[in-house]
Amino acid sequence: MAEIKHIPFVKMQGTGNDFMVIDNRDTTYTKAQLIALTPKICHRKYGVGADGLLALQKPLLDDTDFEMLYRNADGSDAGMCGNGSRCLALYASKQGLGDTLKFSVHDRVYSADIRNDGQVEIHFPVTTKVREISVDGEKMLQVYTGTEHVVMHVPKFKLDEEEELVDKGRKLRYDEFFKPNGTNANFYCGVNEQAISVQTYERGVEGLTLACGTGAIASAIGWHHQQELGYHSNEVTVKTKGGDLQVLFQYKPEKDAYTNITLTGPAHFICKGTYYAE
Ligand SMILES: N[C@H](CCC[C@H](N)C(=O)O)C(=O)O
Repeated sequence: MAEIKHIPFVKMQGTGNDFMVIDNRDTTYTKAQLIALTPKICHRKYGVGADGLLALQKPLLDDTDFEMLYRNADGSDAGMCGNGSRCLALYASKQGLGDTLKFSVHDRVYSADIRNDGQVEIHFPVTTKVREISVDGEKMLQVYTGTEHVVMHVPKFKLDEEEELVDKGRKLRYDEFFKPNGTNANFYCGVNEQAISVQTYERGVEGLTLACGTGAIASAIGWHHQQELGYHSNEVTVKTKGGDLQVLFQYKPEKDAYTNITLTGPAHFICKGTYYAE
């Protein structure tokens, strides 16, 4: 009989983007083991079920509190996960690491503030630009927010045509234009100057998720670009199926660039348990 390993986990969610969280500060598991585990534990029928896996790793860099390892549900890598980072920061703070935290994801250092009202703020060390592109004759915006995103403006009713969004998202995700990495695809409509509604097709989940933090940032920036607001600082409320996210950024007209990006939203514990890995 195969050996069964008992893996303690916590499950969390941020605006309905759900994650398996593993405390690996003692390096019980190698990164390769965590990567191999991800598609199994994240499977919604054969596993516990989640959009991705987060591991709290011991700090890799000076002046950081931890390293965040993130994998999409299928085990693939992603540059960053905004909602996941809010969940992992809350988890780390409950482990006694503090309410103001610094953590690395790949080679970038992010910071998190756990607010008294339960919201978690993540500060992104990313300065980005909007690239106007045309893929198969369709115009869209490409916005890198620590990971790859495209943003498309759609009429409001289209946001409810989920099968169509999945088809379109999947087509783009595998399109030649974005090879070899692929992309996440966001569909949004404006609610007002400072609010939008968004649906995101997530690479690595290969479907719509209830929310995507880095996609919310890309969409908020896309909306600012499309409206040609030109304001230096801006706050956009991003309405997702899973709840509201706040995106703050500064626009630098002289460089046509977006900087000082902050993502704020809720993070919640769902349960803890033991996964039996065969
Ligand atoms: N849900 C995540 C995004 C995961 C990114 C991933 N799907 C990719 O870039 O491959 C978020 O809240 O930002």
